[in-house]
Amino acid sequence: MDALRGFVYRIIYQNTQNTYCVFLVKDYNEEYITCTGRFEAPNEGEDIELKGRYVEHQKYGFQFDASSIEKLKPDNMGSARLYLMNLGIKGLGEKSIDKICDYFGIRLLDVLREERPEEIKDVPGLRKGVKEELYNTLLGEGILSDLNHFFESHQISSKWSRTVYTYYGASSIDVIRDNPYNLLRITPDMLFNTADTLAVNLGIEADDERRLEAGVNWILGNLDNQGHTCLPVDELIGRTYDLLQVDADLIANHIDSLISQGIVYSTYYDDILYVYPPEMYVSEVEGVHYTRDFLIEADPISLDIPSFIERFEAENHITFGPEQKEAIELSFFEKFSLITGGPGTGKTTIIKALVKGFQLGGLGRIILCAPTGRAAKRLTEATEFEATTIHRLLMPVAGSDSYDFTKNEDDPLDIDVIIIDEASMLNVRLFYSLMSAIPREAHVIIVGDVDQLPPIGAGFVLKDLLDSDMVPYTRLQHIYRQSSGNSIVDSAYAINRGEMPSLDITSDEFTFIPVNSLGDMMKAIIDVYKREKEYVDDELDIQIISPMRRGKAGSTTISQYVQQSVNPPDSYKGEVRVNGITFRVGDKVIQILNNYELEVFNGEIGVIYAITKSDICIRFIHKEVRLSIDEAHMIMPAYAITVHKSQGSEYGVVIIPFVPMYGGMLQRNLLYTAVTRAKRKVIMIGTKSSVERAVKTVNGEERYTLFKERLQGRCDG
Ligand SMILES: Nc1ncnc2c1ncn2[C@@H]1O[C@H](COP(=O)(O)OP(=O)(O)OP(=O)(O)O)[C@@H](O)[C@H]1O
Repeated sequence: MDALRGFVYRIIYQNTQNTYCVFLVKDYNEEYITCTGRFEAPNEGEDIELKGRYVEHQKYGFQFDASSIEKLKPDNMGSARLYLMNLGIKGLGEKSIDKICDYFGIRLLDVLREERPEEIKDVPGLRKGVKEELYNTLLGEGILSDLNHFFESHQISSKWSRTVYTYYGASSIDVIRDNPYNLLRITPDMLFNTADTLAVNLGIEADDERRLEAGVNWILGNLDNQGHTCLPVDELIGRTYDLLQVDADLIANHIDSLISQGIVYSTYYDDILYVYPPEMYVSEVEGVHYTRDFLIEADPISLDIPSFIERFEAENHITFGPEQKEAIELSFFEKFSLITGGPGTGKTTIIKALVKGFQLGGLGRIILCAPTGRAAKRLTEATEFEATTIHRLLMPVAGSDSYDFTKNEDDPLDIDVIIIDEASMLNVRLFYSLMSAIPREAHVIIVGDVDQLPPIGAGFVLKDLLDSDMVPYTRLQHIYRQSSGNSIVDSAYAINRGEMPSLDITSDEFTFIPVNSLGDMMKAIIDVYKREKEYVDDELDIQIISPMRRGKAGSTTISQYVQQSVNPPDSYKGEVRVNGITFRVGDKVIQILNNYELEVFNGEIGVIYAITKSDICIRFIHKEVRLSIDEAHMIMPAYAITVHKSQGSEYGVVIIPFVPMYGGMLQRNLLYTAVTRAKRKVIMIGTKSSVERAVKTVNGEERYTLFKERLQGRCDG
């Protein structure tokens, strides 16, 4: 390992999220060296020592790749002044620094070097607030530097230091030494193995209680990503065993003890014990409680329903079918009801009628909502009634857990009726949050297509509500949308029945382009995208939807190809490269994390209209935002997105690559979801055998949840 000492001449790039930074160091030979590292960027002007190695970067040439950084304490009065200035304390300007230097003289170097921040308190003439902040900062700098050493001495990146210090303050090292697995709680992107390696280094035994608890919590903590709210205890023991490799009986005993201490929750059903992380248990149990509270007839509304239906039919030149009428009537009669059906069965038309009907019936405080911005926009257009996203409706508490909302039982929504569309996307936690914010007097109408992909996150609320047979529902089966031979709707229903759509007949609505190689696929995608772009007013109306994100045929790679071809670099277009991804003016991008401050949420798609030195300016459907370059990790190029990300959104034209590389992702409900995203045209590019495989593959993935059983009263809680 090499070492490099010098002072930080300039910060070239810093990313606050994953603490990657690039900076220029002037070493003691007066040479400038570009340095990179995965830690918090130092301040310009600071003396530092880096450990790492010199590397030759393909594009940028000679660089120092640092694995650790240590801020050197000042060794002369000039650097001491700079050091104090760089602390960035408000009110600590030249004059205050003069006072500090006058008071300590040369002794200041010892105070800073030997980390004796308490002496700062003796400096006369400094404002109390400044003194306190300086004291705390110097104390923090000392602890941070100790933490850096601590981590590095155990071969762990010091990039975690700041988070640990923010969390545990002065006792950081003691807390981590006492239980290194605490790191997993506060640094969500740390892997179990990292904390485990530290634990081994610190002499913690394999069967130590702290390790057992961390292992069980780790398995339970990952359930949400896998769609489960709970695990049967044997499955939990098995998975924990695979992770920890210790005696299974020991794990079983430990799980018992965690349950009895109330650290994890459990429920018996059918002689099997299911174990839950607490937040999942609460969401499932309370989600069911709220639902039960609504399972009663509603007070009659002052509306002559049959004559209202007749009037609506006449005004809209349609005749509702019997099941559609039943859905409308149920929505008025019941407090909680459900409507499910495939594309074109009239769900949106019914919503439009319900809005009118409730308004005429005197229940005017109506909310239409959907899980995604695009779905809300489509609903607004189709019903001529403003719809919103569930997130905007519930108002997330900034900076907290993604299911922590301002609206809840204590501060409920001020509404008479709520209609929730695209409800296949509701996971247990979102459903619970939503139900807790709905006042008991309101009508709740849930609308969705249960054959779509299950939601991201735990549970499958729409399916469980239906399968429980406890909730009044209507299943719409008749298709009203005009269909001709090879249409989107016909293909979608064929896929859903497990039959092949007709791939040989090309129509305006549905085309299949066979390809034999990945190269052919990319070429065809680009040709089709360019061609279709000519026919739409808004490029957001064309979407490439791929079964997966990673890999040579994944949405990330496809996006890069399409970007190169349809939006190549040009001297007049601003662009910026962040973490290896190029963003260029004109690019289509998708938000991949919730940004509470700017109120742009996961899954929203927009177009970059300007890039400045510090910002990326994006036009989303509902608003324009300036995202700082530091926040660029919150967006991704979106020429292609995954089917999962496309849930709940519709597009005029959908291009679906479908090749053998997608392997296990070639599933029926995934293809059905992709095809049903299209309003006017589907263009599939791939191989027939891939379509065949998907049509035949019913996703057997079981989601562990007892939502349905609880609703049926078949298990406690
Ligand atoms: N009873 C009916 N008679 C005639 N046309 C109807 C009837 N119900 C709906 N439609 C028409 O069928 C088409 C599809 O209806 P709608 O958009 O409401 O269905 P949907 O279930 O919301 O479908 P998707 O989810 O695909 O949008 C629309 O053009 C609508 O006007």
